[in-house]
Amino acid sequence: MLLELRETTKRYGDMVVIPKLSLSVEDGEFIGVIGPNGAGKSTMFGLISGSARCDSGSVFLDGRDVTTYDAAERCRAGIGRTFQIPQPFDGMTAYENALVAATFGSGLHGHAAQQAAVDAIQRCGLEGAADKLAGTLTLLQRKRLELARAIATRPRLLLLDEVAGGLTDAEMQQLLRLIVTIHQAGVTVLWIEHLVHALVSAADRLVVLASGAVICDGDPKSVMADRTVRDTYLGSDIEEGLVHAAH
Ligand SMILES: Nc1ncnc2c1ncn2[C@@H]1O[C@H](COP(=O)(O)OP(=O)(O)OP(=O)(O)O)[C@@H](O)[C@H]1O
Repeated sequence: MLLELRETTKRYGDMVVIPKLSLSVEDGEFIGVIGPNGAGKSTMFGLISGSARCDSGSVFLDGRDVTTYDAAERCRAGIGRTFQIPQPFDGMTAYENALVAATFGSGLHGHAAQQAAVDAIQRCGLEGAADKLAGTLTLLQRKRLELARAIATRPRLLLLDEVAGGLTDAEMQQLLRLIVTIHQAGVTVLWIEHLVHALVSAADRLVVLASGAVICDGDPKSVMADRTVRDTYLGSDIEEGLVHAAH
């Protein structure tokens, strides 16, 4: 087991956003995470990555209790993540952004950190843009850089939070191919995305969250055919994806 959430609870004031959520992720899985707006998907990523703390429950990575680790410690332990809105240092080049991630995210130094940065830039298809300032990159390049920064930390588990937002269909396909390549290289992937058909085509497991609880978990086709899942999404922005995925 690579990741285990054991009855994790997260409250904001009086509001329980995640009530006693348990989830297990095996090494090598590619899991899509879906759910209505406000279901607690990003909060769950926060509990895994350490940017949010559990009010109760625990988080295990590869058998190690990382519940008390902060975000930087969890990153060095092997949990990488991207954010809904890419957050590069716009005044630094793409390569420098990857180098900062490699240095602070993986604990590598000197030549090893430089090599990890070069590697991440190449793997994410940014060789031609390595020397460009991040602030001048196209949206697709910024998404690639978001992935490169995460990969530069040498994660075993990669959390992708709506990384495809704002892309055209053709750009989305390019990003999807890149994410599949990263997974095939041995990185376990947990991916939140509203574009359900993309998840169904790539993931081998789909987890559906609603009100901070897992309401369905299984192979993508069965999950998409599940009556509770369909009822939960009826009339929501994800409905189109469900119809698409069912064909
Ligand atoms: N820092 C915070 N303070 C207070 N409430 C918060 C905070 N972060 C999230 N919430 C609330 O927690 C609930 C879950 O939010 P979260 O962003 O995890 O949902 P989500 O499933 O990722 O939604 P979306 O698909 O819209 O991104 C929402 O009701 C949200 O308003």
